[in-house]
Amino acid sequence: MSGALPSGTGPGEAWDAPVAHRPLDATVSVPGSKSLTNRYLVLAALAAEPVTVTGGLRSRDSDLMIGALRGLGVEVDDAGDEWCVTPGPIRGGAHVDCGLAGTVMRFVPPMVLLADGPVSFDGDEGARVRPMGPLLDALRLLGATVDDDGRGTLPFTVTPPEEVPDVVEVDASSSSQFVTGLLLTAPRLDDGLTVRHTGETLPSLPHIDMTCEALRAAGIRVDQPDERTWIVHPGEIRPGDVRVEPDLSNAGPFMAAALVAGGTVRIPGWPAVTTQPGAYYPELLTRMGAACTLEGDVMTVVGDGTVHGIDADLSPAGEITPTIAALCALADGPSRLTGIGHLRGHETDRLAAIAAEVGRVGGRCVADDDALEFGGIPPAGLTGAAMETYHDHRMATFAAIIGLAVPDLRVVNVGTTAKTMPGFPALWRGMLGLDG
Ligand SMILES: O=C(O)C1=C[C@@H](OP(=O)(O)O)[C@@H](O)[C@H](O)C1
Ligand SMILES: C=C(OP(=O)(O)O)C(=O)O
Repeated sequence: MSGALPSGTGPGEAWDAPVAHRPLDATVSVPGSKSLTNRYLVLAALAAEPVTVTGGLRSRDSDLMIGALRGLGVEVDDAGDEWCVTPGPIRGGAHVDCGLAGTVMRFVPPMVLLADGPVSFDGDEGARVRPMGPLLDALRLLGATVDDDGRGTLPFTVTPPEEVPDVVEVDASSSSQFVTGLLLTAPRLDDGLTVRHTGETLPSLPHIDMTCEALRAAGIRVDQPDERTWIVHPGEIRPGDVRVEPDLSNAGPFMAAALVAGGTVRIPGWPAVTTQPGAYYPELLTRMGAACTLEGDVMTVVGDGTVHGIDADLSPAGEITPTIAALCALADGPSRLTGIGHLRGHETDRLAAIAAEVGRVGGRCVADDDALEFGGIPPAGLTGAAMETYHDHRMATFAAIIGLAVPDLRVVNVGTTAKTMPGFPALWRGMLGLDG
C-alpha cells in the first residue's frame, strides 16, 4: 500500500480517472515551467552573482537539476518559495543522477567543460535509451574526453579539456536540447561558442528560442545569422532575479478538459508573450472546437463537449502531442499529427505508446515514422481499461483526459506525473469539484 498517498496514486497502483458528469467551471493554477526553471537554474549556477528564482517548479526534474548543480559545487537554497542560487567554481568529481530528465542529461554535461575534473552521469533505465550521442560527439569536438563505452547513451563520464575551441557542429534532429545545452554554457567559454546544427530537421525550435531569450535577458549577446547557427558571445551571466512562468504544457490537459467535458476552464498567469510551446494550445484547441480568450493574464477555454479532429504539424511543439492526441482519440472525425518522429526518444517511445493506449480503449490510432493517424471515436465509444503510462508523465495526463469521457478507466502509476507536476491527481479532481 502507499502509506499517506491518496488512493491509487502509489507506484504500480491504478488510479480511477474521474468521469466528468457535468460541464466544468474551474480555475486551475498550474505550477512553474519545467523548461524555464531548469534553464534559470543552470544560468544561475554559471552566473557572475547570486540569483533569486521565484515561482520555480518543485518536481522530480527540478529536484534532479538542483541535485546535479549542488554536486558541481553550486549552492542552492530552495527551502522557501524564493530560491537563492549562489554560483561557485564548477567542481569535478561528482556523479549526476539524471533520472529521466532530458533537461538534466542534456544541459549539465556541457557545464563539465568548465569543471576541474571528470563528472559521471547516469539515470533511470528509461533514460539509458534516450538520444545522447550527438551531444557527446559535440563535447568530444570541443576537446572533452567522453567515456560511454561506445553506446552514445547514459551512463557516461565527461572529462574536461585544457582548451575549448569556439565552434562546434551538432546534429540536433533527435533533440533541440543538444543545442540548448551547448548554448547555456557557451558564454562562460573564453571565446564564446558558435553552434551549427547539421541535421535535416530540427524539432522544438521555440525551446531554442527560449534559451536564446533567457541568455539575452541575462546580458549575453546571441546572434543567429541563419536558422541553423547560433553565435553566443563570451560574457558575464547576470540573470538578475527571475520569475518562472506557469508551465503552459502542463496547463494543456486542463484546457483540453473543457472540450471533453464542456464548460469553462481558466488558467491564470498566462504570459502575454512566451516561447513556451504551450502557446500553440489556443490556436489548436480553437480548431478542435473550443473558444479560447486571453483577458489580462487569464486564459479562458470554453467547450461544449464536442471535439473535432485536426491535421497539425507539431514539430515545433512536440511536447504537447500527448494532450492533443487524447483529444484526437475522442474527436468526432479523423486526425493526423505530423513532425513528431523524435518523440520516439522522449520519456518513452511516445508514438508507440499513444497508438497502443488508444487501441487499448478501443480506438484507432496508427503510428508511422513521423506521424500519428487517428480514426476518431468509434460509434460505440471507447471502453474503460487500465491504461499504461510507461514512466511518462504526459502518458498519465493523456489517459486522464480520455477518462473524463470513458467510465471505468484507470491510470497505472499516475504518480509518474511527479516528473513535472507532482500535484496532478489532486489538481485534476479539484477541477471537477471532487476532493483530492
Ligand atoms: O529544452 C527543453 O526544455 C525541452 C525541449 C524539448 O525537447 P526535444 O527537442 O527533445 O523534444 C521538449 O520536448 C522538452 O520537453 C523540453
Ligand atoms: C520530452 C519531455 O521531457 P524531457 O525534458 O525529459 O525531454 C516532456 O516533458 O514532454
